[in-house]
Amino acid sequence: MKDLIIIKIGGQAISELTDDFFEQLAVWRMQGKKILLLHGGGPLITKLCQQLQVPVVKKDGVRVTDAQTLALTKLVLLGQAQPLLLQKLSDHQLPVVGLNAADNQMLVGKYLDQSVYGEVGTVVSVNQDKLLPLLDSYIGVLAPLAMTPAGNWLNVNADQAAADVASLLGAKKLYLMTDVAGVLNQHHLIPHLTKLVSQKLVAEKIISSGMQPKIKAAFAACTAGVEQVAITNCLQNPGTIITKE
Ligand SMILES: Nc1ncnc2c1ncn2[C@@H]1O[C@H](COP(=O)(O)OP(=O)(O)O)[C@@H](O)[C@H]1O
Ligand SMILES: CC(=O)N[C@@H](CCC(=O)OP(=O)(O)O)C(=O)O
Repeated sequence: MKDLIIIKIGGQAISELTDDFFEQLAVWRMQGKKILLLHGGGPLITKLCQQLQVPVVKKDGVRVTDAQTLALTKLVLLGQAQPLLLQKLSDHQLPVVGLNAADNQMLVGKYLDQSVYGEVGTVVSVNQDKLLPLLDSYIGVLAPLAMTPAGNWLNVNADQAAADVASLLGAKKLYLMTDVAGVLNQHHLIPHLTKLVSQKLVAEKIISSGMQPKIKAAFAACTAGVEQVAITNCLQNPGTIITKE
């Protein structure tokens, strides 16, 4: 879908959004683009778990999620992170609609590997018939949670969710907005990143922690045909562009 732009906003990045961000969204809306935001909330989930003395376990940047962690994750994503982002967009006079997996089977998921990650999944289908007409009038804001056909909630890494949704909807552009200017090597921005180079940087531990699922998601979207995939902290700066070759 050539007019669809998907933007993932990391939990940290939500509280650091500047006027440029909202101005760019307004410009795209005036140009008739459809905009869908996928929000994170990782730092808030970790904070609540720590306050309640629930262990925080991550594997390659993905939260290992037991039933208790899943309950807290839903609480934070749907009760804190999403309302915060919706309020900021509304404050900038942008029309918004908050969405999650429980609305009309919006995001159907499957388990990633239950024996390793617990209640964690990926998105396998999107209710396009319900979603796309909404995006004619509103900026959609989706939480990174999916539901299995049997009705079990799944925690989905927000980068993965954004890449899955962008791939399934055939989006033209995917921006993974985070708290750093892009992928860095010794503090220098890497303007273009290929899969081969990224694998080398992961092996050398130059790419680590939360950047790992981001890179994986970015290449998956690129391979699935999303034309432009960027990791950045600002919609006006290209950051790191993900390239196939
Ligand atoms: N090579 C790298 N370049 C940039 N950031 C990196 C790199 N390796 C690890 N990181 C870490 O990844 C973080 C971004 O991932 P994450 O904290 O999960 O953000 P988000 O919440 O936006 O998804 C950066 O703040 C940085 O600490
Ligand atoms: C399975 C998994 O890792 N889910 C993530 C979902 C939120 C997220 O990805 O938020 P950020 O983008 O702010 O990191 C988590 O529980 O932290």
